Amino acid sequence: MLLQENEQSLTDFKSIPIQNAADMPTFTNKLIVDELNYNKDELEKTHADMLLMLIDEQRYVHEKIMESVGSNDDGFFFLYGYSGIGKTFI
Ligand SMILES: Nc1ncnc2c1ncn2[C@@H]1O[C@H](COP(=O)(O)OP(=O)(O)OP(=O)(O)O)[C@@H](O)[C@H]1O
Repeated sequence: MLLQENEQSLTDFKSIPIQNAADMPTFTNKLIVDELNYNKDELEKTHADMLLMLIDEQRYVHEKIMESVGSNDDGFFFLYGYSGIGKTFI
């Protein structure tokens, strides 16, 4: 905004490297790549193991959430209850 008010742009400053838009698809952020590098096989096994452990109320909540995910209806869920009753576990 300061530059615009003075009718300038970053390209007026030759020492500042300008991002080439053509490079954008190949741009990778190591932190994001690492975070998205899930071990899907391990997660699938953990999910299956934990699913078997759910108590009835947790299973009900899980089913409602998965129904929403499966139907792409953009559901929004808020779990509330006493500390230690298994909200995070779900
Ligand atoms: N179905 C379950 N089978 C085995 N362990 C469970 C189950 N549900 C919860 N737990 C365990 O009980 C403990 C408390 O659960 P959790 O942390 O999910 O509670 P919380 O409701 O999220 O608590 P807080 O509100 O304090 O964060 C955890 O150690 C969790 O692994």
